[in-house]
Amino acid sequence: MILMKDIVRDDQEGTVLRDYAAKVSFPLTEEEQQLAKDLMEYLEISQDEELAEKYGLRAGVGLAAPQVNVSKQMAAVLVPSDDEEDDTPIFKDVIINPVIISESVQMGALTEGEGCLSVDRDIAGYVPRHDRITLKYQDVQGETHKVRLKHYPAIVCQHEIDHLHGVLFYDHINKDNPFEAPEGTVFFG
Ligand SMILES: CC(C)(C)[C@H](NC(=O)Nc1cc(F)cc(F)c1)C(=O)N(CC(=O)NO)CC1CCCC1
Ligand SMILES: [Zn+2]
Repeated sequence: MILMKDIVRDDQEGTVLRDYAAKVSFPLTEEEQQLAKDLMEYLEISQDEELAEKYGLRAGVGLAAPQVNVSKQMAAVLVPSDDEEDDTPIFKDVIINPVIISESVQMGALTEGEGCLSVDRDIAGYVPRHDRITLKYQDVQGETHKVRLKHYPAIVCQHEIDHLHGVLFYDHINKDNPFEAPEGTVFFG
């Protein structure tokens, strides 16, 4: 089970957090299958208030393999439902070798800015991302998926794919004016 102590932080030396992760080949090894399970299990447990409290976990919507110091192109995403009538997650999958194959010109950003499980400090500023993307990825069975995402799920997937390229959210914040955003940016959250 992944705990906070297993999540590498950006101020630690000698981690793979800033590396470009390696593509994953199929079929997955036992170890890679276990990693995929562990990444998703972290998100599930962390989104359960009682369990998150019990294990001291920050509630997460995405967790990439490099964050547990494994430089492989794999990330779990669990965007919970925002509809109390239906608790089906908006997006839930382990995305392997993800590629954004198209993206909107229009940008989107969270009004509150972003944080990261691997960053222990608050860093203010807008993180402009594409508001809509078409994402191609393989699941743990090696099946290829092509999904169109917009707004929050699109933000989460771009944040996680960044991790696979050694990029952190604050790399995108405008140094001169952190609350600068491109013309037409959609703000939400
Ligand atoms: C950094 C942290 C604040 C822990 C953030 N959590 C989060 O957004 N919580 C959350 C949101 C919900 F909508 C429902 C819910 F159950 C919990 C997060 O997991 N990430 C993922 C991360 O760090 N991945 O590496 C940061 C988000 C910033 C924008 C996208 C992901
Ligand atoms: Zn992160």
